[in-house]
Amino acid sequence: MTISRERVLSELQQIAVPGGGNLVSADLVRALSIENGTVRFVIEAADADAARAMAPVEAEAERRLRAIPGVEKVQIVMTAPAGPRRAPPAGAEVVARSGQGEPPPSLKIGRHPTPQAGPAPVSGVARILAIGSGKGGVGKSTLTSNLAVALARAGRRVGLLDADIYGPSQPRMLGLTGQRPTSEGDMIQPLHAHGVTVMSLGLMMKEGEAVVWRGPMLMGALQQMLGQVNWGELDVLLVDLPPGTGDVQLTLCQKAQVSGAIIVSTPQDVALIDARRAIDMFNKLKTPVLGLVENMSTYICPNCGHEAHLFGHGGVAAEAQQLGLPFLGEIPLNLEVRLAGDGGTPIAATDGPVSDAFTRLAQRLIGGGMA
Ligand SMILES: Nc1ncnc2c1ncn2[C@@H]1O[C@H](COP(=O)(O)OP(=O)(O)OP(=O)(O)O)[C@@H](O)[C@H]1O
Repeated sequence: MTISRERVLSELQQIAVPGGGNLVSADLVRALSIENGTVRFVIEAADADAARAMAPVEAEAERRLRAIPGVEKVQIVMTAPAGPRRAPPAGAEVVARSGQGEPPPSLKIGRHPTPQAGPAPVSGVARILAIGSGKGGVGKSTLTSNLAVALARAGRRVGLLDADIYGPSQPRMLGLTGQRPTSEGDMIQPLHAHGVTVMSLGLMMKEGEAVVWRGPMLMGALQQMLGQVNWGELDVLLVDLPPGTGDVQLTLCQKAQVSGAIIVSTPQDVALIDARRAIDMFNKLKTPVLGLVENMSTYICPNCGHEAHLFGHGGVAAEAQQLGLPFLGEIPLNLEVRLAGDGGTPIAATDGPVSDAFTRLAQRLIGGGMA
């Protein structure tokens, strides 16, 4: 079902904001995107206090948007740009509101970034692989969790850092919703699921809840996730990046020794155009692009076995060839992939043809010395 932008805006126009007017007339809505039943946008508040005062507005927006037919998910991110005179104490800027009324763990997530000369290794971690996409919704998080599980099943010691801070979905996909990491001294103890060591900013907040942050705090949080988490000894750490080419990608590649990036795309032209942008960015950041993966490649009808190419097929392989990059593999479009992800057990943890596709991808990376 198509959700119109006008309908979304008309709902947001009904919501009064402190200081007068509504969300739209007060020009507080940024980066509105509507994709596959997911409505996302940023509320740009004047500062952290104003953002906190907006909590009821955010709740009302979520309630109204969820009531629109076809809307499955609403993601609202509240930003409070840095003001020169309003800098709060370090660690206070990211407001991670925990669920069920418990206080959030006192991990001081969201401190200012610490000055650092260049990319540093992460203690105990042999390789870092960034999983990126040019566009949201192409299945980057799905691929990351399944690849992590497939690598773990192949005997590798695997970590997964969910850096998709605008929509951290790994806790749900890995069945960790509601669990909290703990702290030991200065260090954060990550969680474990399906043989994978996991840390996500999403573990610090209630699912679907917005965080208040600003650029530097976000970078500080990412640095902490890399340097202050007890990852243990890992053969490979997969980093699930937000879609696009922003601060998180920049920070990761500048602060950590990233071995390489894997780009996920669907075969559609529009996704491929965005994938090219992501590749350009990694090239500029001097992070080697290890290859491309095609997700939602073929659709095999579960009833009759007929194979259909809903989004085209082979576009990513052709693109890889044109760019002189390895084509690492293709993952079929399969309802079980989504159901498994929503249920907290990635399909790669089970046995079957789709799981085999992830196993092949894992073997390819292991064989190439990439994981
Ligand atoms: N191969 C697949 N077959 C069926 N459904 C899929 C497949 N890959 C992903 N999906 C579903 O598509 C939706 C988007 O996937 P996912 O959240 O992994 O994308 P993403 O690129 O990480 O998006 P975002 O960056 O916006 O978080 C999810 O509902 C997921 O379950």
